[in-house]
Amino acid sequence: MSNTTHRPGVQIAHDVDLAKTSAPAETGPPLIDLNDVSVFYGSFEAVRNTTMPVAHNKITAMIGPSGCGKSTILRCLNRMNDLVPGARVTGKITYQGQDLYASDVDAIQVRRRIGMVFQKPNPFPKSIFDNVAYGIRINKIKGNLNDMVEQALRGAALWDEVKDKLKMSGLALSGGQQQRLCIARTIAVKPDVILMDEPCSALDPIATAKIEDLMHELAEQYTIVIVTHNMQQAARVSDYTSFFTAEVDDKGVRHGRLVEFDATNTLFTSPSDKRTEDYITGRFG
Ligand SMILES: Nc1ncnc2c1ncn2[C@@H]1O[C@H](COP(=O)(O)OP(=O)(O)OP(=O)(O)O)[C@@H](O)[C@H]1O
Repeated sequence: MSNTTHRPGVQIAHDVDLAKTSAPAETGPPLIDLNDVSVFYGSFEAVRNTTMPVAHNKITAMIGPSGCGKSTILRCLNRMNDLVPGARVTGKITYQGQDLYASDVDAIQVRRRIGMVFQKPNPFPKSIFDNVAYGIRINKIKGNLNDMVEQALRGAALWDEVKDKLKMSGLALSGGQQQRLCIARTIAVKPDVILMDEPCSALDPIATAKIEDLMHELAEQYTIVIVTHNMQQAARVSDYTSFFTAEVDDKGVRHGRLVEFDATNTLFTSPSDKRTEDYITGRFG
């Protein structure tokens, strides 16, 4: 069987026995583990044979040129692709050792444990307070609502800026504040994992720096997976990085493919694969 293996320090390798691979010793078992994952939209295989771990309380970045399937893989991690008609996932994704796609797993519960922050800040047209309280209310999480909202806003480094205007619309905030509001809304329901799909691409450099600082703080409590177009950002914030590319098959169809997964420092300073090196040195992509 042709497969690819992407444990730290291991470049893409075809025809490798997956059973011989293991998670990095320093991080223990991965919180999320992707094993030979392919994703289809209808008959189109968008991403092929992705095998990589997501380490607990670390930041894992996914980088690569446009269309190589980073967002597609990210959306598999909390079953967001279930909402896309025709989308299909093969291979295995485990979360805390359990098959995320087993028939008895409730996708809504998965999305509560594995939250998502999108590229464009998308607060609800509600007050700042109600944006953060939303998930607490619909999930009927017990506790003092005011305290939980404050805690989430503090966790998202937004409390000091909004504590006197909690009734103001979330849409009246700046773009960077809106993104931190969305992060507060995500952490209000106390997930284990935060998925971030290019969370800074709509933000200016100052707002971006605030989100990057915040990510470091959040990583003390949460496992984070971030898709970013910005290689410097991946190098600054992440502990592990996976590099994807798009390969054209003999019928001329482009498929996303994981090329290399490693500790971020290693991937950026001594990549194992020429394609990674070409990308990070700006020779292509
Ligand atoms: N809902 C969808 N239906 C059909 N094809 C899709 C869908 N979403 C993505 N694709 C296709 O899957 C492939 C991977 O797309 P994806 O958005 O995951 O790539 P990406 O690496 O995140 O790209 P970008 O960096 O531009 O956001 C592309 O060919 C894209 O056109």
